Amino acid sequence: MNNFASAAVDLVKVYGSGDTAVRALDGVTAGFRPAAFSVITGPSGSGKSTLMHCLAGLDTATSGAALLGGKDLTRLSDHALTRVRRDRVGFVFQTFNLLPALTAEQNVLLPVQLAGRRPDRAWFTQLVEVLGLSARLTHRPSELSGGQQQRVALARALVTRPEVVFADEPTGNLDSRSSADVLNLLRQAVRDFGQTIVMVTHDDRAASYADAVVRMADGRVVEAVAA
Ligand SMILES: Nc1ncnc2c1ncn2[C@@H]1O[C@H](COP(=O)(O)OP(=O)(O)OP(=O)(O)O)[C@@H](O)[C@H]1O
Repeated sequence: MNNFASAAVDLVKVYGSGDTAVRALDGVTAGFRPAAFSVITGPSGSGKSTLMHCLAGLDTATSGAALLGGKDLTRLSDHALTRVRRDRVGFVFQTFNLLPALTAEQNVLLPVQLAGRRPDRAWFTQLVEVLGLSARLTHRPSELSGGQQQRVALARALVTRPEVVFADEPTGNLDSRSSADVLNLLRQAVRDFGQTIVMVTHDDRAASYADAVVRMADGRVVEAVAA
């Protein structure tokens, strides 16, 4: 599993205890290749988001390993996990999660600022051009369409060149045209920048953009296909 950018090894996640315990992940083993666009798919409640959250250091597992660049996140302290989330991964969510008081530019640069780093202006300019945001940088989220807001969120996820971008239903709140737009941009980030992307979706159309698909049901992997 060491040559994967991100991987789960016999990962188990149990929520609650006793009679009400839910086994959200029931021994999941799956690997996600570097510089590839991978999708985790499956019906509602199958454990997709739980798997992604464990892989991204947003949630802790009950047992098993969640590897990022070959290192097991389940062995890290809370403090170390916070650093992993800040420095090594990027996130895109269904609800965009932009800060309403900040402009598009300030939102994109926020992770760089939080990490106390100096922005790489050439990379920033390239990103906003590729994502079609150059003319929108001074706008606040409320002045942008859903598709534009998600492109800002994507730029924010890519700006630190993270090892893995994790996207949770990034097209869930978008119309079909904006969805296709965002999916094409995710593909482009993989192709042109060598970005590794792991996306959760229950939408088969979204899954068709991927290089590899892991299908889940009842907390288990039922199919793993590489294109
Ligand atoms: N915080 C929690 N506490 C208790 N149970 C939870 C919690 N989070 C998720 N679950 C349960 O774990 C199982 C897997 O949930 P998960 O959200 O990972 O599924 P999913 O495939 O992402 O679903 P969806 O497509 O609806 O988002 C479900 O039965 C869910 O109810």
